[in-house]
Amino acid sequence: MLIIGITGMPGAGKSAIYEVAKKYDLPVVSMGDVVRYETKKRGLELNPENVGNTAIKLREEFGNEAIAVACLKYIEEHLKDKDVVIVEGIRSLYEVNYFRKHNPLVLIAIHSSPLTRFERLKIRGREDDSANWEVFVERDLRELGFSIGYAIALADFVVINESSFEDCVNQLDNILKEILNNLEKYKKYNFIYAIPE
Ligand SMILES: Nc1ncnc2c1ncn2[C@@H]1O[C@H](COP(=O)(O)OP(=O)(O)OP(=O)(O)O)[C@@H](O)[C@H]1O
Repeated sequence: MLIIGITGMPGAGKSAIYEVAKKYDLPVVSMGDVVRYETKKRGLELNPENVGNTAIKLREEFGNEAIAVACLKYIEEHLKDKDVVIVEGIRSLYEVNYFRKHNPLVLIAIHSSPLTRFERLKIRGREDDSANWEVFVERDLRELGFSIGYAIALADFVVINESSFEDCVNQLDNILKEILNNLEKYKKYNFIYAIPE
């Protein structure tokens, strides 16, 4: 099985992958959903602080790869027979490494500037979004603390999402076409950048 991983900072536009996945009939597993599910399971209200803290706690309890472990378990239980699975919301190089220890993974980063992301999240207004700049910066720094910057810097493909949503979907469509047309090549993507302790 090949995993296509999607990474990017909050509000970068990772959800655009759902549009393209539909077209190619590919399953998408969301890492953010895993954290939000765990936050609710712990009896906490869904807000930026609780979701962020749950992500930190999961990593403290089960290690840096905690959320990747939960995702891969889900994939093994529900999507075992699939040839290609998309994992949306990869947030650290530890997670990339964990996936690659078990499956080949090709990584796509979606990038947008901080001001663009801040404006988008204000409009999105999900329970864990905030219209407050300080809260936004805190969340960005928390993500960067998980080593998401390494994952973005080491991505195999990058989408710049500063124009329309359709443009982002089109860029992703071209990347998926390239991957699906050259599956054997991308099934060799199992190399690991081990982070020294
Ligand atoms: N190019 C775009 N033009 C306009 N709106 C966009 C564009 N890209 C994304 N959006 C909107 O911005 C918001 C944030 O995008 P999205 O939900 O995909 O972010 P994300 O990368 O999944 O963030 P998070 O990691 O916080 O879940 C959404 O409401 C989305 O519809």
